[in-house]
Amino acid sequence: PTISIVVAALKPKYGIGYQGKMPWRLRKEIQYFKNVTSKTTKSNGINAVIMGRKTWESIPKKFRPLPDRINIVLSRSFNNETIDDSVIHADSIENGLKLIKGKNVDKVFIIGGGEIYNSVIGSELVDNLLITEIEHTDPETVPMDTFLKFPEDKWVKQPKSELEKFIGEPVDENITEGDYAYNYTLWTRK
Ligand SMILES: NC(=O)C1=CN([C@@H]2O[C@H](COP(=O)(O)OP(=O)(O)OC[C@H]3O[C@@H](n4cnc5c(N)ncnc54)[C@H](OP(=O)(O)O)[C@@H]3O)[C@@H](O)[C@H]2O)C=CC1
Ligand SMILES: CCc1nc(N)nc(N)c1C#CCc1cc(OC)cc(-c2ccc3c(c2)OCO3)c1
Repeated sequence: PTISIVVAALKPKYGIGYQGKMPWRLRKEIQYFKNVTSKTTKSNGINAVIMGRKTWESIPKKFRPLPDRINIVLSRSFNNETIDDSVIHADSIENGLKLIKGKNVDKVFIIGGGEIYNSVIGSELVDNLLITEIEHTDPETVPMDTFLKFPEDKWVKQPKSELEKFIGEPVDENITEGDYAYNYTLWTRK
């Protein structure tokens, strides 16, 4: 399956987190994340999301596992096992992918956090980057301690039409929520 990173990052430093949580709460962005990671065009298909143990723990209990998706959680202390129909524990992305063979998985999304993103962003494993590029009136005032190490020169930003083709529906642009303004983007490897 195609493997895509999906992340929301504050430019120019590509900050993504602070003290184990997201530095912002952007309602429409959460809706976009839910739509993009859940939508499948494959008949009886289902998508999978892969996340680090800390990101799993940071998702409010009532919202996890993320519904209508197979949730693969990574920890170096996990044995590779299928917990139930929608939760898999694995000690590497490769072993997690082995456990979803035969489950008619359509798209696979790496949904965080920093350690996981930065360990795969340079590898051939990832085909696409879906980055929500966030801007702020004064980004230096936004507390952040986790950053996406994004090698922009190795990736090329696709036109909005390509993003809409990948998602299978139109996307908004120049969304503003409070002091934040953001756009959804698709990047592919050069
Ligand atoms: N802006 C955004 O789009 C997003 C931001 N975030 C933010 O990211 C931050 C969390 O990121 P971070 O602290 O880096 O933690 P992660 O979510 O990346 O989880 C790190 C844990 O994942 C496990 N892990 C990491 N690498 C591997 C590996 N190669 N094999 C097996 N297990 C591995 C380890 O678990 P163990 O210690 O159990 O071995 C490690 O401690 C938070 O602030 C969160 O809000 C998260 C998602 C999206
Ligand atoms: C939803 C934010 C997001 N956007 C983008 N573009 N990429 C991502 N990988 C993510 C993410 C994520 C994981 C995550 C982390 C989190 O706290 C750190 C909370 C959620 C979350 C997931 C579903 C929710 C919800 C919050 O509120 C309502 O429903 C989801």
